[in-house]
Amino acid sequence: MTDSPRPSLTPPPDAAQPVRHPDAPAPGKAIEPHYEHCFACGPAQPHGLHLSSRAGEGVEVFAEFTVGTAHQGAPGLAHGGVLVTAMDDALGTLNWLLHTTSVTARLETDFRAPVPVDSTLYLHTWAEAVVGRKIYCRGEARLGAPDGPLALTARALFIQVTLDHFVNHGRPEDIKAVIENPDLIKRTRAFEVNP
Ligand SMILES: CCCCC/C=C\C/C=C\C/C=C\C/C=C\CCCC(=O)SCCNC(=O)CCNC(=O)[C@H](O)C(C)(C)COP(=O)(O)OP(=O)(O)OC[C@H]1O[C@@H](n2cnc3c(N)ncnc32)[C@H](O)[C@@H]1OP(=O)(O)O
Repeated sequence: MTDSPRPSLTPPPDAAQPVRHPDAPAPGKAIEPHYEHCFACGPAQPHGLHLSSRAGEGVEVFAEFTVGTAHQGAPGLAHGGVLVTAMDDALGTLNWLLHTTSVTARLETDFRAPVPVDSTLYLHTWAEAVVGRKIYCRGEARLGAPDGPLALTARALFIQVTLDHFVNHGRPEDIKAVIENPDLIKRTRAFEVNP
């Protein structure tokens, strides 16, 4: 199978600055999980990360989670994929600052230090530029404190989609359960855009 080369994760020089939506959560305010069964932020996942997030002052999110025994790869250390999951979700939560719905198209992560079980990872993500449906964003994660040693850095490209993306591709029974939950559908519809 062949694959075409992917465009760069660096925004073009004439890219627009991301704009904090007027109805974005106030700086410091907690951002609710986007879906109760989300492996990263959902409260209904017993072995999930239970990532908690809050809005920053810019188009940025601060998030944290504590590495549990269910999150190991090597003995006593977090699995790299689990760390990427946390980063992916903290980047996805930027949707709440931009008031849009986008999905990860590409995510590049550098692992800079091992992350032990029981340690808390502090993530910071921010949008760097927006070009049409493309949202260029970045993130970093630090160990033990918001200014602790750097554990991860990431660059990502998210692409705006409509809610049809989820309706058309998600498992029907899960979509039905969301549609029948008035709170969740109200929250989700607030972000509907027409890219
Ligand atoms: C009513 C019920 C609703 C229920 C919903 C319930 C809850 C939902 C609520 C909120 C959810 C929101 C966010 C979730 C938050 C956190 C979760 C973390 C985020 C994730 O975990 S999310 C899962 C992983 N994610 C995917 O599952 C995506 C799979 N994928 C696709 O679905 C398509 O691939 C898509 C849509 C990405 C693009 O497809 P497409 O057909 O729309 O667009 P196209 O391919 O034309 O690309 C347009 C331009 O982007 C460039 N481009 C594309 N891909 C690129 C790449 N990889 N690298 C560099 N550039 C790329 C092209 O080069 C072109 O660029 P140009 O315009 O310049 O030519």
